[in-house]
Amino acid sequence: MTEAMAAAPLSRAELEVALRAIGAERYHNRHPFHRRLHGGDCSKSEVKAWALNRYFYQAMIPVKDAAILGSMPDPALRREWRRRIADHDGSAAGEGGIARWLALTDALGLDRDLVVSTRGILPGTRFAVEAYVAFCRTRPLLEAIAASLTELFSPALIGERVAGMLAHYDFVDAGALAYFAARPPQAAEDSAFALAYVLDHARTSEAQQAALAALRFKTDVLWAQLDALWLAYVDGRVPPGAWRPEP
Ligand SMILES: O=C(O)c1cc(C(=O)O)c2c(n1)C(=O)C(=O)c1cc(C(=O)O)[nH]c1-2
Repeated sequence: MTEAMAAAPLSRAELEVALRAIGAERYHNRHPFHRRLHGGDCSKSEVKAWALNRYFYQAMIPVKDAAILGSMPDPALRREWRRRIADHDGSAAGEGGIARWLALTDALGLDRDLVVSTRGILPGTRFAVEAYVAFCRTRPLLEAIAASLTELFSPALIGERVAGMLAHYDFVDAGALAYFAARPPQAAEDSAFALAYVLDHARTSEAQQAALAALRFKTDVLWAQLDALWLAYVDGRVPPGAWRPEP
């Protein structure tokens, strides 16, 4: 293959196939912690650790979306993107995705002040989530939007999670998992918009490679959080300062 051929941009359809292939290969539905969580093999403490740590991801998503909003010069684009912030923050206290996540941590018996303070989260969670926010704050808009495309793959995973958790754990019910009932239609809408944006704007080979790399980076952000959970709470290597289950 000549240099010129190697640098030829992918067609729209080829780029979409390449993006979806990253999900098939690297999305966190394949992580052993998720297999354990959904298969009913987690202890209650492991489920609590997962919910406590993931609160930080949930809480920082609107922060990263606000950073992305700040780099959008087009009002139509901002109108679309600001809905993401409203989905998580709600329009009043007690509403929105973050409040629904806290309903889950409440149901699991975690202290709300501890959860919201994020004092007990793992260093691996903090570093991964902060890396995602920093990426979206500093990289070009196309890459920040491409990084959100893991949401193409989340509705299927969430469906599997809700069914698995309701079947296997007597300490969660549909009310505790309300976050996940609301999320799939939002994710489908968000990711359809983001996918169209990336396919429309990644026209050169360089831009396409950057978009693909952004999505790979994001799968690493998700994977690293579950690796940290596994090491701490399945293998028992809880780092100093992190939340510890009662003996
Ligand atoms: O339950 C999941 O596995 C899962 C995955 C992802 C994802 O793929 O990044 C998100 C969410 N949930 C989620 O609830 C959410 O609000 C969200 C926002 C984003 C993003 O990158 O903007 N991803 C995700």
